[in-house]
Order: sequence, then structure tokens, then C-alpha cells
Amino acid sequence: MFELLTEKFSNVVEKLKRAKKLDEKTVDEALKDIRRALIEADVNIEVVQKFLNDIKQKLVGQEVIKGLNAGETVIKLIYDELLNILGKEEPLKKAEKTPTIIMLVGLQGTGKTTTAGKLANYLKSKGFAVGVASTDVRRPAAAKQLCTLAESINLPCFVDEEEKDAIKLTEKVIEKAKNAGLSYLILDTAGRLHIDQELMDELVEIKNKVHPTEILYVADAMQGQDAINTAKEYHEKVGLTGVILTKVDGDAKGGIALSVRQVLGVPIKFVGVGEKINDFEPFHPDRIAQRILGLGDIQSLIEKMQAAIDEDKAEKMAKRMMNAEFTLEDLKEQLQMIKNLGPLENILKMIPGIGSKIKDLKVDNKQFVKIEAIINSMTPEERQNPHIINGSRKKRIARGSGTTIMDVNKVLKQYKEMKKLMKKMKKSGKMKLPFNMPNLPF
Ligand SMILES: Nc1nc2c(ncn2[C@@H]2O[C@H](COP(=O)(O)OP(=O)(O)OP(=O)(O)O)[C@@H](O)[C@H]2O)c(=O)[nH]1
Repeated sequence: MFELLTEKFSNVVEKLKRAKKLDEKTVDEALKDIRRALIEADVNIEVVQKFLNDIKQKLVGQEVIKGLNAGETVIKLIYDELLNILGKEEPLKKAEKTPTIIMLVGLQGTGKTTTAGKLANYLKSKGFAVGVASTDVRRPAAAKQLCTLAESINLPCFVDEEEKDAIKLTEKVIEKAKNAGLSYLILDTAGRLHIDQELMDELVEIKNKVHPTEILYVADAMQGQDAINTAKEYHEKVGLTGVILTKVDGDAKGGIALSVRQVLGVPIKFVGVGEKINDFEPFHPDRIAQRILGLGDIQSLIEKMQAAIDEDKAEKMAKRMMNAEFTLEDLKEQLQMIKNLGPLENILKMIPGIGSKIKDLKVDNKQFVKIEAIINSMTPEERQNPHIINGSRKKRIARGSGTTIMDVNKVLKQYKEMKKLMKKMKKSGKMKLPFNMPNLPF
């Protein structure tokens, strides 16, 4: 979702890094490029204006920061401003008395029910006793969908198909949930295709009845500014405490993520990154800002790897990458590890410097299997020293993997490209980020 922003911002960053001094022309050009990038990515126009004004103001009288050159100083300001508009990371609040009730609201089809299951699963993975409940009396199928999801992850689901009054239903399910000794209850509410006064009244009544600790608006990232406008109405009528952005894995332009905090004044708390129950993550503004600037997201990459392999191995692998010691053997090992982590592109995007080049490194999932077969057909020596792979070796590898010499060449080229980038970044010191980035493990 951040590809467009990453591509454009990385260009700005590259230009700034080459700038010798902070003259008006350099800064104006950078700001113009940023403005274009933000508008193209569908960022709310007022947010764009604020972003540019704040940077301009900070630049007035700005001295070059010690240890950085002129361009890096501007990059640091842009990073700070990105963090500013994305807002601070805010974890879920907890109620004084259990269960903490998290009410999910939003239009039909945004992924609300799926998100209720994902959030419950996420909290369960943190060791909490969690349950889900539905207050939708008009569409019994929605409650059924929620219970099927809950069943698949062994969590209790509180529904009452006989009850046709949403408020009475809410009272009943809350009572049941309270007796179940839960830490969290996720309350999925009814959705509509459009904003509807009757539904809003119902939501307000439910809110007053159950006093939820969190009221999270589930927004479909693909709907861009429309989703923000709808969220605004929900916020005015019901009062939101946060947003969950779904379908971030799609080709949404990313502007919505940069607009929510400023327009609504509430944080994005989680993002949905796929259709599966585990495709769900807390929203980390600092990591997103790094990713947008083309600085990668090593922290998320390591966390993803840790989920699939042991910690030592993940750290060793990341360090090898940071030192540009990356061999085809490493690539093969990574391919095996990340098979369960979704499309390879999503992983590559987290590697510093690769996010912005991702278009040149397109690896689709069919290719994924092919790459593995090709590397498997190499000898261990060839994997460590790919430069020894000559014409006859290529022929043998292609035959062994059921592919063509062209396919083998492609893998070697992609590998070389990755290695080149890592080397370049190591040399330019970009791996050691030019300023203090929080949360980096090195
Ligand atoms: N790619 C992707 N699809 C998602 C994500 N979250 C939900 N979906 C899909 O979006 C569709 C709608 O999700 P639901 O959970 O049924 O949506 P809802 O808002 O509850 O809609 P109703 O149940 O119709 O009220 C489903 O096909 C989900 O699999 C996500 O993060 N990424």
C-alpha cells in the first residue's frame, strides 16, 4: 500500500542526500516533489498543507544537524513530520473491570467481521481470555460468520438468534460474556451500505449500555478518502477511540494512513494485511515512516521471521543482510522460512532500499517456487560463489530444476541486484540510519 509513497519519497531522499547545501532551490524542489507525492497518494489536502507548512517552518533558521549533512538534515525533518502526522503508537486501553469491551463499527463489507476474529485471535496470542459477540439482529448470517471464525480459533462466541432487538441482544450477550471470566470481549456491530440514522442511534444506545473502552472504526483502505469521510460521521455521532485499517495488502495508495490521525484525531491501532486470521498487525508509525522514506522496516521483518524460525537464526540472517554477506544459500533458506509469511514481495519491501525498487524486483508466487527449484539445483559451492556459474553450469541447473537458462539468469540477476543494493547501502552508511531511529535492534 505504501509503494507509491515509498517510490516518490525515496527519490526525494536520494536527491537530498546528494545536496551539498540547504539552499532555497533544493528545499523548494524537495517540497514540491513531496507535495506531488502526497496528493498522488490521496492524502487529505489539509494534511498535505499542514505537512508542508510544518516542514517549511522548521526549516527557517534550521542549522545543519551535527553529524548529518545538509540533505540528511532535511530528511530527518521529513521523518519527524511523517511521525507527527502518523501520530504516536497507542496500544489498546484496558478497562478497570474485566472484560474490556472493544466495540467494532463500520460499513458493510469493510472487513469488520473478519477483523473481529483477527483482533480476538491477536489478543488470544498475547495470552488473554477473549470472546466475541455480535449485536447484528438484521443479518443473522453476519453473526454466524463471526461464530464460525471464533470456533476456528477455539474462542467463545456469544449470540442469541431468537432475540430481534439489538439493545436487548446486547444486554444478553454482555451478561453471558461477563460470566465467562473474559479479559476482552470483541463486540461486532451491525453494518450498513451507507450511513443510516437508525443504525447510528442504535450504536449510541449500545455504547451507553455497555460503556466500551474502545470504539474502533473498521476502515477499508481501498476506499481512500471516502472511508475517512464516513469515519468522520461515525466519530461525530458515536465517538471513536481509534481506527483499524483493513486491506492494507491491496493496492490502496496509502493516503488514508497518513490522513486518519490528523482528520479524525484518533490513532490507527491495527492494520489488516490479508484475508487470513493471522494477517493482522499493530500499527507502528515509526516503521511506516521508515518504510515510506525507503529506509525499510527491518524491525517488522525480524518479527515476521521470528514467528517462523528461532530468534538466533533470524538475527543472524538480518545481520548477514546488513553486512551484505547475503549468499544464494541465504536466499534459499529465507525462501523456505517465509513460505508461510505471504508473498515474497511483502517481505522484500521491508529490506532497506528495496522497498522503492520493488517494481524492478517483481517476484510473483509462482516464481517463488521456481527460484527455490533453481537454487536447489545448484551445488553448495555455486550457492556460496554464484560468480562461478558459467554457461554449462547454467544449462545443468536449468535442466535440474525444469526451467530454462533464461530463468536461471533472471534469478542470478535478481540476486545480484539485491546484493548490490545491500553493498551500496552498507557503503553509504544507510544501513546505519543517518539519525537516531527508535526501535532498531542494531
Ligand atoms: N485482502 C484483504 N481482505 C480482507 C481483509 N479484511 C477483510 N477482508 C475481506 O473483506 C471481505 C469482507 O469482510 P467481512 O468481514 O465479511 O466484512 P464486514 O464488514 O463484516 O461485512 P459484512 O459481514 O458483510 O457486514 C471478506 O472477503 C474478507 O476476507 C484484509 O485485511 N485484507
